[in-house]
Amino acid sequence: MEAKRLYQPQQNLSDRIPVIDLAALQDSHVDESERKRIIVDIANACKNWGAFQLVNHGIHQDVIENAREQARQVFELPSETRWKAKREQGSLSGYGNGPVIGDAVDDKIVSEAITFGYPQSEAAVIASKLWPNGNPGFGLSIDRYNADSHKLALTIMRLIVEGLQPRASLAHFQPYLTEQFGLLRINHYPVSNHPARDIGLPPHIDDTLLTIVHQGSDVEGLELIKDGEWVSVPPRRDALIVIVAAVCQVITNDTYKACLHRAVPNRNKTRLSMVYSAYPPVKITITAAPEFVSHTHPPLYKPFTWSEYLRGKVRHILHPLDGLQSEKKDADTQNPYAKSSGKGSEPLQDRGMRSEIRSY
Ligand SMILES: O=C(O)CCC(=O)C(=O)O
Ligand SMILES: [Fe+2]
Repeated sequence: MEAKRLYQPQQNLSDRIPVIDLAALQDSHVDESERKRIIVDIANACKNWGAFQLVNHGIHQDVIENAREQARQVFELPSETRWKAKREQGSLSGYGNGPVIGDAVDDKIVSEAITFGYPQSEAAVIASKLWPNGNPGFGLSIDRYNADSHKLALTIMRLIVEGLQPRASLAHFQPYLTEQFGLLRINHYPVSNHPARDIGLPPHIDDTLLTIVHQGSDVEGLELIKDGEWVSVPPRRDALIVIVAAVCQVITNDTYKACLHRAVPNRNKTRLSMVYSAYPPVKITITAAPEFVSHTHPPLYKPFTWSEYLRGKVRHILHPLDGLQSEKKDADTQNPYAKSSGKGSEPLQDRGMRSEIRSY
């Protein structure tokens, strides 16, 4: 079948964010030439944008809407009830500021989050804390969306690996294609009276392999850097936004760059985003694949394991090995995109933010 083409030739950068249509992959008989075309389109999107919108992705719209509806109810509960489901030390699941912000305290931040690990989401336990009288729909809806997102993340990862140039042997990437690990984060952004001053989520890159965002149908908020400009990603009910994250940058030795992005608050409407982060396997050494290393292009980043990262032993994944930058430098000044970022993208420390942004 004929897949829709990418890159509408329009002036507005928002309209030019690549839209990848996976319809051809949902057919019972997948046309190999269509599949190849999708792979090339994804490769171009990763290289040129570090992000793309994905339609006909295979996650049923009802699954998305049910999860959103259940998640929305969390943020309607009184604050003291929400805190009953607080994310405990060592757990991936629970209510809190969310790992992107970590324990950064800043009165300009207007967002909150609840997270669910995958495959151990603890969604039913969390539901019992939030709704002592029961809410079985909550765990079912969250777990279904979590599982479907996980499956989709593996599909996208495979398409990304197949599109890598130089042609990568699947051997190095095999563990990344089979891992069973991730995190679903639901971000809630209340209405802001000072949208120009307030921060939904500060500029950051995600530290994982890749991120899949559903931002709903009607409230803008997700922005990403393109050519030094902040570009707003148009909300689409039917679309998921895929964002290249730090581990992809490490294993491709900078062939694909993690995309710097942020969330801006809205003056009139609350906003809810569902964000699935695909984790790398816990034990393998995460390092550049041999295809992306040569005498003239040695590995740019220190090898590490995800387990070390989760235990806080590795703080800056994209800390270059070239000796030009010291450990003292901030996470965002090490991010090549941060330096070239345009309006509104002043370094975090200038915005009164803690510079260490972690996004596991
Ligand atoms: O709310 C959004 O659209 C983006 C959220 C995000 O970047 C994150 O949770 O890492
Ligand atoms: Fe993010």
